[in-house]
Amino acid sequence: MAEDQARDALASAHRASARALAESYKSLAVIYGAEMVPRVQAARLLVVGAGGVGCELLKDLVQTGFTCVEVVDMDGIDVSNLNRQFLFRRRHVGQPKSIVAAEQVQSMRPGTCQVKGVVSNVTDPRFDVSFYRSFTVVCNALDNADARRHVNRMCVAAGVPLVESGSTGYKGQVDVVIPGKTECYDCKPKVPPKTFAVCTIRSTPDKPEHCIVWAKYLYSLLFGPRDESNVLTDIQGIHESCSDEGNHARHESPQAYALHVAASVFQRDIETQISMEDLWTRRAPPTALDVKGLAAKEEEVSFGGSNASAPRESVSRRVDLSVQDCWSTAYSARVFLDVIAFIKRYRADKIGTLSFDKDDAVAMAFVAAAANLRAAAYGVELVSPFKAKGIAGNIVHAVATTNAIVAGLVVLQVLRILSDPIAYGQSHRAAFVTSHLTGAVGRQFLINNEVSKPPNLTCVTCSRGYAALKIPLADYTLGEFLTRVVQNALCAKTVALVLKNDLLFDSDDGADDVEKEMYDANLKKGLVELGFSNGCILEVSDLVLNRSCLVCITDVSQKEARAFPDGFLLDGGMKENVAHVEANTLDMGSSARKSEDDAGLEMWSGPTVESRKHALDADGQETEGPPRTKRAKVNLNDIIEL
Ligand SMILES: Nc1ncnc2c1ncn2[C@@H]1O[C@H](COP(=O)(O)OP(=O)(O)OP(=O)(O)O)[C@@H](O)[C@H]1O
Ligand SMILES: [Zn+2]
Repeated sequence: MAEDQARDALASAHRASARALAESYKSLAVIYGAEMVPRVQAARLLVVGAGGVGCELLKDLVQTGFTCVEVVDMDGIDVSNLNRQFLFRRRHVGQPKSIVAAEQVQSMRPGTCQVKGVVSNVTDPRFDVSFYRSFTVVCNALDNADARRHVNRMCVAAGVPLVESGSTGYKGQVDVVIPGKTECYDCKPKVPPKTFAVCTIRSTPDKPEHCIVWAKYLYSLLFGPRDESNVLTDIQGIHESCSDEGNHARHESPQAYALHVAASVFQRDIETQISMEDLWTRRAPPTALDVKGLAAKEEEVSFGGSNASAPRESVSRRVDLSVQDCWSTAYSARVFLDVIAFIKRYRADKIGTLSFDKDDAVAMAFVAAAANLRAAAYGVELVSPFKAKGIAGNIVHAVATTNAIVAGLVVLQVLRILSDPIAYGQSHRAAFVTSHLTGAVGRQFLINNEVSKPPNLTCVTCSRGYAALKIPLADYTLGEFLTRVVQNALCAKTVALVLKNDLLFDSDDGADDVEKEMYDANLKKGLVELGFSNGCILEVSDLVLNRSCLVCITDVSQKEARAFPDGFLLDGGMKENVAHVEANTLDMGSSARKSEDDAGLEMWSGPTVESRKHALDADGQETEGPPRTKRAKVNLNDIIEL
């Protein structure tokens, strides 16, 4: 009985969802034209990343009427994801993001769409060129440059359009890579990370950031590996505090050691700085601090948190790093002394190897306290530990609304690609979500766009030839491979073959006897023995004709290979080399938050002057030139310009 009811409920949900889908196709036809409906229905989409942007995107795609979506994510759901990744609930914590996200969006349209979740790192070789070629469009919703660069290269190799996206706080960006037609991810320059002058950090801080950078240096100096380039190595007496040899501090109690450090950095060093009169002609000199006296006003503290591996000290009050109020100078002094004593007592075996980790409550307590004391000495604004963590970890807190806007823009880009991929390759626009209105007064917008450039000829990704090769690896020696695939099929005669950074063969005359012997030996070895595997990429360079190619290899069975006239199937070829530039380590920002550990720190760019010329009003109409009248059917070019 209950089973029947459940079945009825499911059938009715299917009917309702099919009706809703039909409705959404009706809207799609009205908005984008009837010809778009079959394209949306037939499209196969790959979404990489099921985090902040990914969750929004999957929901949007299914609600737009896409029926076939695959999502790859390597991570599990963390409780900290729940505030912005709305497909996840508390009961899902610990489960794989891709599987839960796929189930959740599939249940929004039961029986009408196929959403498949795959738990894996996208760089896994099983996602080879043929895998990418099986999709109409790939959408990145990632949070790191390495994965973005990898997917970008695979899409360029496979010739599949890629929609790239990212968000950082209130800023967002959505871009499109149409291989061979537009710039790819590697074509664009990297935004250099923020840097500070050494003398500002060492002697004249005037912002909380300067004090926090200083505190991180102090942490490394006291507890990290010896590093002569640390800007604080010249603090008088600090070497006795942190060095192992001839160090009387070793015999001190942890508390005495902490007082020793505090006196070095907040008293003697500041007195030395004050004595450099030239520094203070145009700014107020700092004031030395009596850290011991300040700390005496507060009761002892202890340290908890996920990474505080050592036992907690008994009596004391636990340090709370999530507070949004600033610690007083006295409390900072207390924390500073107690955290040093804590590390000295409970992490003694790690001293000399530690590196700052924003997620380590002990390290973060040290930096927050030290930075506040430094700020107090120099008359700089104090910051809360919460804010200090954001600055120290270079964290930009995620904004769910930005993710939602970015995901919506990704869908619009996908629709534009489906509408006319060739024309789109010539006129595509990147979309930027800005944190504040930009443009001239009266023409200010939060979402701007910029026409994309053609591929950069010196880009290490765009300037290469690509080929997909299906071959039974076990059947070939390198010699047979060289003759049949490289020389006959790719027409490359004088070649160098590089696999995973290993030069396997080089027919250049310049090789010495030992190298020649190794190359001859390699020619007799089987491909598998030499490290070829399914999904590997071989770099082939023709040294005489100055051409090169990345061969993306799929290992096939002998049975499958018999169907190919040559015993293997090669698709693609060599391309003339242009001087390569190093791959740019550009990052677009996380869909959630960015940490300093990631390769890039900033969004790759904001809209330029050119894009502002194309800024649009809220109705999606360009504001440069004469105003356009509204049309009944909306042009997709205008939609993406919204
Ligand atoms: N190489 C990769 N392969 C597969 N998935 C990846 C890869 N790199 C990143 N991801 C996924 O991309 C998603 C990015 O989402 P988001 O930026 O919201 O980060 P998050 O990890 O969910 O949040 P937070 O960083 O705050 O914990 C994550 O779910 C992450 O697991
Ligand atoms: Zn490129």
